[in-house]
Amino acid sequence: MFTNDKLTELNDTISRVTKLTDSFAQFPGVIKQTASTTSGGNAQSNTPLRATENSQGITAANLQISTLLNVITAISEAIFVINSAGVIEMINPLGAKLFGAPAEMLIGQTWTDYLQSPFKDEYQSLFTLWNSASNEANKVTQFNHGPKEIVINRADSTLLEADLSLSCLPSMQIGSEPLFIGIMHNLTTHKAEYNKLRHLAHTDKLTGLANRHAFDDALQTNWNDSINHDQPLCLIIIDVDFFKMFNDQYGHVNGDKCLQKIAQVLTEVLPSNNAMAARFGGEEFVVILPNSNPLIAEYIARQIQQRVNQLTFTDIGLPAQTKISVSQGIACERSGQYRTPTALICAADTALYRAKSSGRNRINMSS
Ligand SMILES: Nc1nc2c(ncn2[C@@H]2O[C@H](COP(=O)(O)OP(=O)(O)OP(=O)(O)O)[C@@H](O)[C@H]2O)c(=O)[nH]1
Repeated sequence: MFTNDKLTELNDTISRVTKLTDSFAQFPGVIKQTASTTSGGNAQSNTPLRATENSQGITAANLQISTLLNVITAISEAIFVINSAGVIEMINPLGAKLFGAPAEMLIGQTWTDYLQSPFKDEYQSLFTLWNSASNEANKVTQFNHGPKEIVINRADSTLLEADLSLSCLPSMQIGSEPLFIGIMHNLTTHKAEYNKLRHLAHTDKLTGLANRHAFDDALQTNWNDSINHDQPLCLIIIDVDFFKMFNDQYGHVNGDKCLQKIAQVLTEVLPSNNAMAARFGGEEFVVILPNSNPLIAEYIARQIQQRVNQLTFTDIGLPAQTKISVSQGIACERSGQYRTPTALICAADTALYRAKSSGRNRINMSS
C-alpha cells in the first residue's frame, strides 16, 4: 500500500540520493512534457517531481525526476501518475503490465478509459467533483482515495481485478498543477483463491449441495424478499427413511453414495434458479421454494418421492432390489402465519415428523 507515510519516505529517499549523487543519467523522457512541467520558476531544493526553468533548477530538478523515475521503476508496486485531467503522465513497468500495454502507448491516454463500468463513471465523477472543489488550497491534500477494488479493461480487452489507492501529491512539492499517484495491486490470484474458499465455505463436501451455512443465509434472504414483496415462500424438509439400516447393511461408503444420488435428484427437480436444495445435516435435506405455493411445493415433493423410489444401486454393486425412500414435511409462509424463518423450519419439521410417524415414504403439509 502506498500511503502518505510511504510517499514522504519516497521523497526523503529522493532528496538524499540527489544530494549524494554527482551525476545521473539524463532525464529519460518517460514523463510526457506538458506545459505545466516546463513552466513556472519555483524550484526548491526539496521539490523532486517538477522540472522548472529556474537557471540552476533545471539540472537539479531533472536529476531529481530521474532519481524518482529510477525508484518508481524499480519498486515492486504497480504505479502510475496522472494529471488533474486524468491523463497518464508516467507509468512504471508493473503498472503498464496491469493495463496490458507498453508504457509508451499508455502515456498521454486518459486512465479511466481503461476502467470497466461502473468504475469508469465513478472515477470520472470523482475527478469532476475534485476539480470543482471551491477551496483551491485544501483540495489537493484532501484527495486520498482507496484502497478500493476496481476492474481494469485491459488493452487486449481482458479484465483484471485490482485494488487501487489514488493520492494527490502534496502541492508544495509539485508546483501549481497537481499530479495524482495511483498504486495498484493485482487481485487475480487473491480473488481466485477467495472464490474457491467461498465456494468451499458454502458447499457440502459430500453432496455438492449448499451446506447448512449457505441454507441459513439463503432462507433469511428469501424470507426478507417474501415479506417485502408479499410473496409466498415454501420449505420442504426431506429425511431419508431407515438410513441407519442402509448403512448397517451396505456400509457407510455406500451410504455416502446413496446420499449423493438423492442430492442429484433434488438438484434435478428444482423448478427455477431461485429455488435451492441444501443438505440440512446428516441424512436430512431441505428445499427452498421462493414465490411458490402449497400446490407447487407438493408437486415438487411428489417428484422427489417418485425419483428417489426409482433410484437403483446396481452401479455401486448393491443388489437390484435395493430401494430407498424419503419422508417429507412442507410448510408455506403465505400471509404472515409464521413470524420468523425458524418458525417456518419448525412447522416443516413437525410435518416431517407426522410423515415419519404415519408410515414413512410420505409427504405431509403443515396446516
Ligand atoms: N453414510 C452416511 N451416513 C450418515 C451420514 N450422516 C448421517 N448418517 C447416518 O444416518 C443415520 C440416521 O439414522 P437415524 O437417525 O436412526 O434415522 P433412520 O435410520 O434414517 O430412521 P428414520 O429417520 O426414523 O427413518 C445414522 O446411521 C447416521 O450414521 C453421512 O454423511 N453418511
